Amino acid sequence: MKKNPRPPDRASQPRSEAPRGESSRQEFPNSKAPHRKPAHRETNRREPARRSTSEAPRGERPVREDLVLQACLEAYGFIRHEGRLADRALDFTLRHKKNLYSNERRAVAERVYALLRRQRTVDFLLEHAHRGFTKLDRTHQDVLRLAASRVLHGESVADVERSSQLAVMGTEGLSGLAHAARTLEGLAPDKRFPIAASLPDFLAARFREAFGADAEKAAEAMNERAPLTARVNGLKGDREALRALLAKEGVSTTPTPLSPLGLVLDTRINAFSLESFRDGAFELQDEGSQLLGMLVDAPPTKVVDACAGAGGKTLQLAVQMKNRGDLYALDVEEGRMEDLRKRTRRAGVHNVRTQLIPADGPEVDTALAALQGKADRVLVDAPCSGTGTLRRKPDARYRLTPEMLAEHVVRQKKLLERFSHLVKPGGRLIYGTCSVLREENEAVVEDFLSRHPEYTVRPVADELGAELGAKVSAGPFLRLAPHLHGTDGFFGAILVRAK
Ligand SMILES: C[S@@+](CC[C@H](N)C(=O)[O-])C[C@H]1O[C@@H](n2cnc3c(N)ncnc32)[C@H](O)[C@@H]1O
Repeated sequence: MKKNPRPPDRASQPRSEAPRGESSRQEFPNSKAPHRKPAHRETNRREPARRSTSEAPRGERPVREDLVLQACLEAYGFIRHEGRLADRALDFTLRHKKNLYSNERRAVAERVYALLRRQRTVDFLLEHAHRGFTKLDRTHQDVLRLAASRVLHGESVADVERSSQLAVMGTEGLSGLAHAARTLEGLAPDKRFPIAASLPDFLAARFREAFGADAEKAAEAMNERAPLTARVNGLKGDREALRALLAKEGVSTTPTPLSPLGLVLDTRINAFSLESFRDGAFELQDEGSQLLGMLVDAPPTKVVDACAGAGGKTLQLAVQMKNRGDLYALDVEEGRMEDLRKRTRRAGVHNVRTQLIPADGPEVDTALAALQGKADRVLVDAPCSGTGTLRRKPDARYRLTPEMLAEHVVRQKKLLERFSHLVKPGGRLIYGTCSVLREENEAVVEDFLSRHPEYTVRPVADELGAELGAKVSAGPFLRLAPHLHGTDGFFGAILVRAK
């Protein structure tokens, strides 16, 4: 097999930020320009039908299995054995495989993502189904992993054997999968859950804490594919107008059930290539992220988006402000700010001022001095574990460690404290994460409130209305999870500073 080339952009985000790339919230797949035609787009695809990907539907070329397998092995190798981010590894691999047809590219992305979602389960099954699995060379193991994952996702053993290199390498392993699955089923629940859900042990324990008896359902939903969701750019039209526009482009859509701003795109498309997208009529944004943005209810005065990233929420806030007033978008990463500027131009947003700020040190105070006590709204969309977005970033779970989680919490507390000083009397501080873990959510807010009696919690139902509020909140906070809401997992709190 040809030696793998190396993807160039390793760790252009810090490892602890891995799940927090904008694609984790369904905005951009990586920090590259959004309008660049992507080599693949996991989030642009609907769940594949339960058929062998080697069977071509009418009108589609049959998949050349040897080429697809080679590309899968390369991309998966980058992710598993070199710790690269999945979307970047796939982008890189597919960009260099110009000979693959679009259905083959799709098959590569689908198979790699499918295996990442089930990696721990697949390893367990193969270790039980194949006596010498752990002693096989890495490539042989990965061929078997990819094949077992396909079987786990509903393809027949016979189909998979026929269409993978297993005929050459030997089929031991696949035939024993059903038996190994029964072994897994027979394990005590505490042992079985992390393996069946393909979660690291510590994360499975956190899911149990967060969801109690629903932990398995919650984890299962995190292993489903996320829908492709658009948020209408209210500066250019309303949701119905966008629906009509997309229909003209051949894209059928369904209104999102919770967010009044969203449409689920029903067609297997590359949304980035649509004229309506290039014209800024919509942004790709998970429905949960839209609901978090709605908590801000930004007036057209002075507003700060303190962790703006590539601007998913900044653009939403600009619409709330009707493109007026001053919207300060802050972040510590220039690359993301650059993406944000491009996106504001496309969206026709004029009221945003981007500001690159230092991550720490005394210079932060200097950088923020002009905003101290001035803002009507401050959104702290904090960097977090990304445990709410595993549907879109299935590999993130294998990188996260308890130590990293603890670091996130320390930083979240620090950022909430730091940016709270920008809120003016009577103004609001909105704290959000895409984590489902209490320690990054309620616990951070409680810690803040214990030191800030001048802040009180405004129930999200007061902001969203009783009906929607009842659907999306637990107590006074926004609390979303895929198994309950069909959205990514999000948390949001509105804190009001006394006058
Ligand atoms: C969850 S992401 C933001 C997503 C963004 N709000 C959106 O909707 O697209 C968190 C962001 O916080 C930024 N960040 C990390 N440390 C920061 C700090 N000390 N001050 C401000 N932003 C920071 C990261 O660079 C990242 O872009």
